[in-house]
Amino acid sequence: MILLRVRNLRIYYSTPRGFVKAVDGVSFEVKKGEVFGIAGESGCGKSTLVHSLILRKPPMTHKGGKAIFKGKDLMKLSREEARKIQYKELSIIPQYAMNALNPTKKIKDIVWDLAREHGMQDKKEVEKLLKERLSMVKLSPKVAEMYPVELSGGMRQRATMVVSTLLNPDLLIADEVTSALDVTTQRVVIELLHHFMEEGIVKSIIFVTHDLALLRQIADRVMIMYAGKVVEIGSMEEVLESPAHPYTQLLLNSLPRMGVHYKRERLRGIPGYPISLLNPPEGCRFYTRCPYAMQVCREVEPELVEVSPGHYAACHLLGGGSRA
Ligand SMILES: Nc1ncnc2c1ncn2[C@@H]1O[C@H](COP(=O)(O)OP(=O)(O)OP(=O)(O)O)[C@@H](O)[C@H]1O
Repeated sequence: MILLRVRNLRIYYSTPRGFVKAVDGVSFEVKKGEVFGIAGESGCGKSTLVHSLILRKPPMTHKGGKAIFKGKDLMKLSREEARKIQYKELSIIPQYAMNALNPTKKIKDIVWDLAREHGMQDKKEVEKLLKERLSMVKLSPKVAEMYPVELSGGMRQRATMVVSTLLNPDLLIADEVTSALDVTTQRVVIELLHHFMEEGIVKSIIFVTHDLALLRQIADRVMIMYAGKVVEIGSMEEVLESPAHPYTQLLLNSLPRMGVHYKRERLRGIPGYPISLLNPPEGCRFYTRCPYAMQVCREVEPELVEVSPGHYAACHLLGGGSRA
């Protein structure tokens, strides 16, 4: 069953120099019960994409497309309607989660405000729920009485996860939640997210990261973005084992491998720089960095083609159609 269906979504930023085409014709689905990964280099539009689902505010502008979530188009919700479903049906753990909590309030008051805004009235019941959830993320019940600044970075991260999932949202979006953490704490966060799924607290997760190695530990399917576009989408295993798009191949080659001594062998990054999203080129957005670029890549935008069941990539090398 599909929980979220995004079709041809275009989200731009309005700037004095023109529109930054941060998300430009993106389509994908998130199924109930899955962890859907979104990966790509910094600046490819991952955060814009997920934030546009719920927290659009200027200069972010919806230029086209839809995002159907539980029968409603998220692009058409009023501010009031969006507030109602946030936390309850769709919740985001933001990129800088450690600093996302109101510093002037105790954790229990942050949680009480949120619960009350969504119609819960029994303070005792909310406090009990908070204690259960704190214990689930291995925080002491005393944390309820503390201010965010009294907690360490890792503790604050877990407290934010409690707040984001308190109302059992169907879809949880985790935006680069592990990037500021050490490897051990990253593992704890991944385990907690798994736990939230197992306990039925959340039904599906969108996990956004630039770290493919980390994504492998959690995602069922993955979507690779480049310069505001989807270049590849498929099961995590298939994309990692048989990447079809040159960008995905280079991205995987730039990951450190087990047993390789990197003082002797240089880790290969992707040569060149991403293009400007103010005036992106006509054809494939990756052609300026692609080792296989052909004339057609400059002129014609490639369409996603199915390379194996459920595995799609947008590259002229794979044949198929084109978006002229
Ligand atoms: N407020 C803004 N005004 C104009 N351009 C913006 C704004 N916010 C983001 N952008 C641009 O939109 C593009 C996509 O940014 P976004 O933050 O979504 O990428 P990302 O893949 O999430 O990267 P990161 O992981 O570094 O946040 C980038 O070119 C960025 O410079």
